[in-house]
Amino acid sequence: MIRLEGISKSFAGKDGPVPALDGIDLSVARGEIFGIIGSSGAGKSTLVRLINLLERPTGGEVFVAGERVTDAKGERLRELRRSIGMVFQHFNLLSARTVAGNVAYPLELTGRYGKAEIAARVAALLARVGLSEHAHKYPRQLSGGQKQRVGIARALACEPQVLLCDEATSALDPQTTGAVLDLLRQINRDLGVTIVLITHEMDVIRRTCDRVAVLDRGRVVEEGPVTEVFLHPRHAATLRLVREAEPDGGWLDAAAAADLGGRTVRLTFTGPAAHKPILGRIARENAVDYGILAGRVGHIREAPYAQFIVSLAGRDVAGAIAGLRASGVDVELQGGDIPASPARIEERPRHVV
Ligand SMILES: Nc1ncnc2c1ncn2[C@@H]1O[C@H](COP(=O)(O)OP(=O)(O)OP(=O)(O)O)[C@@H](O)[C@H]1O
Repeated sequence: MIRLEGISKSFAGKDGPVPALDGIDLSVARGEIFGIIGSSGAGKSTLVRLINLLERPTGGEVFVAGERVTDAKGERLRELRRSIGMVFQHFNLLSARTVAGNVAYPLELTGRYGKAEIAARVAALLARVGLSEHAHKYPRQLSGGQKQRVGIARALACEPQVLLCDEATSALDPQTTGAVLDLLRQINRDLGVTIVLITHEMDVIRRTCDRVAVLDRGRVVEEGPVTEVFLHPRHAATLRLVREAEPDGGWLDAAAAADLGGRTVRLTFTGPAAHKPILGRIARENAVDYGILAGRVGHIREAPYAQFIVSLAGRDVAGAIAGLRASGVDVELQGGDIPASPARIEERPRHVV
């Protein structure tokens, strides 16, 4: 649905060009929820604004729905912008217009619809975002979550194929964030709209996205399915973002792992393995004792996961590791002497710089 090829972008600065993006290659499939995560200044906003050509790339090409749009102008550009809705962190609502008036605005701008049709479309959009009873209120009378629902309804007004969400939940409290993310997922499911969501919060990605790209200093440093990137972060920038989300979530540095005798493993249980009492059985079968050093359990979208750092000692540690792997548990050594199977790593469909 969206393809960025060799994108670079620099801005004019006092002392010459300031690079913001460098060599970005990204593809977003039709119908998926794709997350772009990075810390402040990584280039997320610039990247997302290149998709609807609010910014033009310095180099590279932008494709939307298979068509090259890098230098679209005039009616072609207006049409492209209508096919790509955008949701902003600070809502960007018109304060002098009511809720209904804000949602009607992009429809009025097209000049294509009569009053009755606009009213019918606005009513349907407000019903979709749960704001039918607030149609005649003004933005100042709404909570942050309600304002963002208006922003989403407005972004959907022209029936876009793509929804770009630029830190759409960053100004909201955690509970409201959850409700807005649920709404975005429902819209994705019901309407098949492709969603590109940029955020600095790993939790937003974990709850919402199918795939994620990690942006660091203008480059994509890691990309893949959210489960893979979240549970097995490889790049330092990704690890930092995951740790921010779960400060006590079960990370152990290599030195601490080695101190525990070289039998320290990170076990990741996903899918059916997350609910089975595998660890105790394998320990018994191999006459191995285990100590849980750290751990985290939760969900990635609807899928449960559990991840533990465990020290293993006893008769047949290698046998225990083989048994865990045979039971569908992902085992990674944390500075130990039993080699991890390289095949498992290569099987993972992802890209790390
Ligand atoms: N219009 C501009 N003029 C000059 N420099 C810019 C402009 N827009 C962005 N930049 C620079 O480009 C880099 C990337 O900025 P961008 O806003 O895309 O990052 P970000 O990841 O969205 O950060 P944040 O989360 O803080 O908004 C930064 O160094 C920023 O200062």
